[in-house]
Amino acid sequence: MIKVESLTKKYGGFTAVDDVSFTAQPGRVTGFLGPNGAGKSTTMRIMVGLTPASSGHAEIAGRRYADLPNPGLEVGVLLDASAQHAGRTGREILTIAAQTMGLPKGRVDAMLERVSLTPTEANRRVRNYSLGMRQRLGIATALLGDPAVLILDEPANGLDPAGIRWMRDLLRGYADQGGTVLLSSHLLHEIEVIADDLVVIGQGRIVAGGTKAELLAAAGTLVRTRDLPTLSRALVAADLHFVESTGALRVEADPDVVGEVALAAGVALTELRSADGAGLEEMFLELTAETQRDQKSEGVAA
Ligand SMILES: Nc1ncnc2c1ncn2[C@@H]1O[C@H](COP(=O)(O)OP(=O)(O)OP(=O)(O)O)[C@@H](O)[C@H]1O
Repeated sequence: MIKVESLTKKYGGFTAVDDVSFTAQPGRVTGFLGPNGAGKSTTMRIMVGLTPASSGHAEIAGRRYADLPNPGLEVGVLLDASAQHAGRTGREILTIAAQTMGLPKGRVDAMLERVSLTPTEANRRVRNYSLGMRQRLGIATALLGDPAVLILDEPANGLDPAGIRWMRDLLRGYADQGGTVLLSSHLLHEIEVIADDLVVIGQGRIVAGGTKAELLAAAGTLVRTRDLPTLSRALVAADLHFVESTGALRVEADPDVVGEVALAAGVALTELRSADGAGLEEMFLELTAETQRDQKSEGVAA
């Protein structure tokens, strides 16, 4: 389990992480989601003792990272796959990590196999690795000590579609066996398919959190009609919030409530359904809108 409590990080007058609190539970994949520069990497770096917090703290399995006697056996970390020593081979990097953790040599071969790096690739210098191969090596390093907790910063970066599927299956299996997985991404779709729980961060602050199912439900209802003005007026009169998106409205209410408002207003609907994944994306963009570099215009009423 990972517990983050009131974590704040200031760089001079700039607050990169602002009073962030959340937990990542065993047996679940927790997606840490936010646009570029939201504070995901900084939060993760603080968790594993690479950056000191200005205030607040993070615990892994009940202890601060710095207090873990052999951290690699408790928590596997992948923060920057390109930060490995470029002049060493993948096998050398794993062997040194295994020695540091006091693990048998056989563990290195097992992990190379686990991440599908061939013996030829394992003997190649890391400077000649593709980004995807570096990610695989980074995941092998994280898994080496068979830790109960994984902290992975954008682990799907550089992986091809088959690689993404492979990683998703690996992390799912890991969580299903009781592991705690925290992984970050700025891409909702990447996280949406694998995460059980979501923590959404924007401008250093947590803007939403909960199970994926809860957040999907909160994404509301998608409704379409040929008479948008009348429906919009009826929704405003019913005090329901909505956003217009590509000729439809996404309403912050259940489909049955929206259907009743439309019926009372005498509006014929052409579509009425839970907003699901597309709604979650809209919600993610809205929640983090202030930190998006490319904001799109939205017709928010009420
Ligand atoms: N050492 C530092 N000094 C000053 N500002 C920093 C430092 N490290 C990070 N920041 C700032 O803190 C903010 C959060 O950065 P962070 O790398 O945590 O974002 P992120 O959510 O991981 O983004 P991305 O998805 O782009 O990786 C950014 O505005 C960044 O410029």
